[in-house]
Amino acid sequence: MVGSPARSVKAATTTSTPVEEEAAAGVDGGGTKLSAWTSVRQERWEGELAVEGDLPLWLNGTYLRNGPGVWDAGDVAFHHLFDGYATLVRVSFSHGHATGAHRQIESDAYMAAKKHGQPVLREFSQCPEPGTLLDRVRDAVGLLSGAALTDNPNSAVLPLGDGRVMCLTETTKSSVLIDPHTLDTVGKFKFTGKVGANAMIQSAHPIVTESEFLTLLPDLVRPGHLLVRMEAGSNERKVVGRVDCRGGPTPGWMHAFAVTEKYVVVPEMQLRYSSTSLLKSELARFYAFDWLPASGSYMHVMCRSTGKTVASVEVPPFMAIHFINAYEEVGEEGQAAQVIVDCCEHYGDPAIIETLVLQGLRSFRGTDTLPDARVGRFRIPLDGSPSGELQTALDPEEHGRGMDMCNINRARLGKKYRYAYACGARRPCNFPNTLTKIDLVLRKAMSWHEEGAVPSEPFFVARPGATDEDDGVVMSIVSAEDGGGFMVVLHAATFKEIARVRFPYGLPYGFHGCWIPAKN
Ligand SMILES: CC(=O)/C=C/C=C(C)/C=C/C1=C(C)CCCC1(C)C
Ligand SMILES: CC(/C=C/C=O)=C\C=C\C=O
Ligand SMILES: [Fe+2]
Repeated sequence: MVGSPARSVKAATTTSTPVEEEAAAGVDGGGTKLSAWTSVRQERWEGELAVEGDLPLWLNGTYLRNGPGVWDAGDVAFHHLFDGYATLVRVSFSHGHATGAHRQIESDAYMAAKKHGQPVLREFSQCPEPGTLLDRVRDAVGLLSGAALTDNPNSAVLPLGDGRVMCLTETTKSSVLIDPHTLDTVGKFKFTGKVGANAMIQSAHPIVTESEFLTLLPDLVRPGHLLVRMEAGSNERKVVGRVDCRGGPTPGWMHAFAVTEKYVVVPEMQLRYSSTSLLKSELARFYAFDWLPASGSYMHVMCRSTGKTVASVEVPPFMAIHFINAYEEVGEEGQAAQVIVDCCEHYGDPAIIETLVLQGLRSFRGTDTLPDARVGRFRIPLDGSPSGELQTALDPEEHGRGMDMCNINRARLGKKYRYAYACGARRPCNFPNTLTKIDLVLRKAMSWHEEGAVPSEPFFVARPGATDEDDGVVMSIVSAEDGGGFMVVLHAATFKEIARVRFPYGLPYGFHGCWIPAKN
């Protein structure tokens, strides 16, 4: 970690005064009170949370959520949702009671921005001001080596199989370990093993199970993806295999990918990394990406154990940030005939990236501006056929034509499944504003919505001992219209609200969560 905090860090408190609450929420007195798109003003807070309704007594453990919670550095106001410095939120449940906390992750990027009063490293849409010629030469060298890219780990938080907890975004160096109780930044996760010098970029959504950590590393020099594996308890990444890209000149943006029990599905979208943007610290048409329709769209299927590519097909153009799940559909003789892959699909249109510009998010005046999205279902044949299909899994009107930030029952990962939870839309809106349960068998959806509120990704927690896929609860942290913030807990089967756990201030929007069960 570099530098030392320029702003004073408030000690954790167990109670807070209204002034502190207002400060934590970042209430600025102007316009809407919604805290979703406003920087949290306090580095950290910790205390009791008021529970309304009844929390299930079996719900014992900690929910953590990561996301961008500070969108400014000194006088520099950030432009895009993805730029914000990482803020961790914790809600811990014990026998019907709840405590909560939030804390800034002390990345080099965040600490240096505080020290210098401006961003020093390249964020998603934020390139530091070019200085002297010497600075520019240094920047170019820094960018070539990845040193000038951010390590701001604002996307996901993941419990590893050995109990360590990792936060990360799409630069490899952003992987940090945090303490799930104090939310302390423990330090950088030091990967060992030989994966090659090109591995600057990683998926923000590795697949983590009790036994392994699987991820994809885009190769920007020789366009392709490395599939790498790390055993639980180890820091050593081993290359399982490599797949070449079919379009060019760079790999498609790959925020997330999907797995089945046997395979890894590697998406290749026509929204491709811009090497000019990454090398020269300049913004491309879509910040770090270019939309290159002529480059085509593909899906590759690699064997999880051998790394061999078993299928590589051309598919219709798609725009997917998140994959919901994937599974193998077996042929008549028991062989895997095709792979089914579901994703939050934005109709092959990268416009959703522009929708996530902060100014637009902050200026909702009742006009419907959220681009349409659907549950896109790919069918990828494993018999050597050259192309795959992309269809709509259910009528998008079921979820208001909004669809992203998805989650499933983890026990169904890579297997045939029925239910997905995601954020959908109640229009007019400028951002997904419902929690939605999708039944992929009945092709129906149920939604939770509160006027003016912005819920973050719904997260499913199974009841211990459950056998039904939707036996459990769905939780989401909500920024309310009145500036408040709470976690809503829904009964997953009926999708009815059963409890609300209130923070004494409104929290900024966050991306992804995880669950750490309490030790018995
Ligand atoms: C969606 C989300 O949670 C975070 C997305 C972050 C992205 C796409 C970050 C991209 C990058 C940087 C922050 C620095 C430059 C490299 C690049 C990987 C594009
Ligand atoms: C907020 C978001 C992506 C976050 C990445 O983790 C996408 C929202 C899409 C809206 O439909
Ligand atoms: Fe994500």
